[in-house]
Amino acid sequence: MALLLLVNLYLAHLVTYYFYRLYRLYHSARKTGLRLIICPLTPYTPQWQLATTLLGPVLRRFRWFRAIDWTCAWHDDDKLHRELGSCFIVVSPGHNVLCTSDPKTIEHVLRKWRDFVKPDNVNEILGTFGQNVDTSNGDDWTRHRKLTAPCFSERASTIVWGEALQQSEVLLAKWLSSSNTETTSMIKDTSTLALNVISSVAFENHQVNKPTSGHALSLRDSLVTVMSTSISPALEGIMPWLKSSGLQLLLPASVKKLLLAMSEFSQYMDEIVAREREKTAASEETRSHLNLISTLIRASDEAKSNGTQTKTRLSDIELRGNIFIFTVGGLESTAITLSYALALLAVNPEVQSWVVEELDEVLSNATELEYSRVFPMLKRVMAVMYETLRLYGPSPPLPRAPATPNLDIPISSHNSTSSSANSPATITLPPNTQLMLNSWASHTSAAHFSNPKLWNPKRWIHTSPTASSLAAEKLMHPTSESGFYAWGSGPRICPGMKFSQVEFTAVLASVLRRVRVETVVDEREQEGKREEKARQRVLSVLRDSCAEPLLLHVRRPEQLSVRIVER
Ligand code: HEM
Repeated sequence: MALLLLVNLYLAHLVTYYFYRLYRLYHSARKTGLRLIICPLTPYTPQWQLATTLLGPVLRRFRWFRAIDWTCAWHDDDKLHRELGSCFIVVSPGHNVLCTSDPKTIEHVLRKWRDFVKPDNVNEILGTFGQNVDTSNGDDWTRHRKLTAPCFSERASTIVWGEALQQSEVLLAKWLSSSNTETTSMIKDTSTLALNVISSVAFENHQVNKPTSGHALSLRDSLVTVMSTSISPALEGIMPWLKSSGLQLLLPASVKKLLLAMSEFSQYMDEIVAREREKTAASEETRSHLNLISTLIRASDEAKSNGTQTKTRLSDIELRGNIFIFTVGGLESTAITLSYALALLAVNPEVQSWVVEELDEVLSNATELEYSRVFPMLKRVMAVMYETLRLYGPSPPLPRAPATPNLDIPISSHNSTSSSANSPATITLPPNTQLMLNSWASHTSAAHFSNPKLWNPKRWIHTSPTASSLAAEKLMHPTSESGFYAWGSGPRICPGMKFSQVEFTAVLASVLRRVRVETVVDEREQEGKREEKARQRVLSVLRDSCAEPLLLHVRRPEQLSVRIVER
């Protein structure tokens, strides 16, 4: 009886505490004057992840879930923001989340990188193999950013360009040697291409698809498996214990595969660091031949040998963390953008012809595609990349948390529920409030882009009414002030931005120079409607995209069927 009473008292305490916290956070959020949504679960906690895994389809019916869940946020475009304002707050019992698509707010938060830091509870997967430039904050971030910066030089861009051209030839050879012009492996093929490029540029490992000596998995398989789930970081923490306790035998096959992939990937990275150090010691590489990883190791080791404190260099675990983040950034984001772009070009043949017109003019007499001459001239190709990233950018809403209490942030005046004439231009961030900077909503807002839902690369090209030549066309580079954040903004803007632009341009130019990418028309369908149905089939596969565990991608890649036809 006494035990029952105690249990009841404890449960009553939990319920009271839950509502007390919810009320306190609601009360402080109300003072901002922003519109509020009550969320019964605290976002990004293990309970949230569990609920999403078990009850995802049910939860997706609720607005509080849609506001926070990344896949829903992409599907909803700027719908919620049109209803609730470009800033609104999701109030939950653990903490609040201020969701914003307002360029004024986003720009301020990204510029003030010391005030608004990356929270630990989001994107944990990126820190699986050690702290790195993406997961660090404050002085640690300055150290990581400084030591990783030499990896992204113009010399590196030239290497990326050459390697991307070479890998495109391999891809084309595969496509053109097939007896069937129809393929369902385009997404896999672009991913292999991007992995080959990053492997070669980063660690001169051309054998990414086959296990190298002493390995059970290939580098590619171990990376893809690690990135396929959000539980990798949790497993990394308990891996030594799992190994020693013999519990592995009881684990399900999928978890065992994940553990193997994590251990294999760690081993690959340790081998790379050791190999690069050996080469440096033997002075095998001159500075002009350094690859991305040896550049990183050398920059870090030089800081050490200059007699500076350990805190100015990177530890071996941090080196591993940074190699991982480069591989993920270099592989996934670029591959995803390439595959969306190729599919969208198949759906929009007139845009493809428009791009090919530029390629034919720029590359007509070129035997060699020199980076410094050709890359700046392919403006229409870059326009395709910008437009694809605007609507299908792989990066989820950027998370930030205030480093100190009571920080002010600017907001557009229409956000306030009080009379708009007297609305404040800044608000003080309520205690315990994280931020979710939603670039997908910003990219699809009519306030920033005309006809925002239409994929139209031509919007990035300015044509002079007096000049008719393609050379006179001007590429309108996207700016964060205008609401474009595909690569982030401010001091923490993606350091691989140029790397990805160069790779994307080299691949698209090589591919479209030789082949046309088309939708697959079904001859059995009614004449006159076949083409449209073929377009809709591709678009529906693209629309069925998801952002779990991290980056936006097509959920059923094998269903994306296109035709590759030699020009
Ligand atoms: C289309 C391709 C890419 C897109 C859309 C993209 C997008 C982004 C975005 C939005 C951020 C900012 C995250 C934040 O502020 O929270 C970021 C950061 C980062 N990206 Fe990329 N990225 C791409 C390619 C790459 C490549 C090729 C690499 C490396 C080889 C790379 C490495 C990084 C790193 C290391 C950071 C962290 C920077 C820091 O916090 O200082 N990314 N990326």
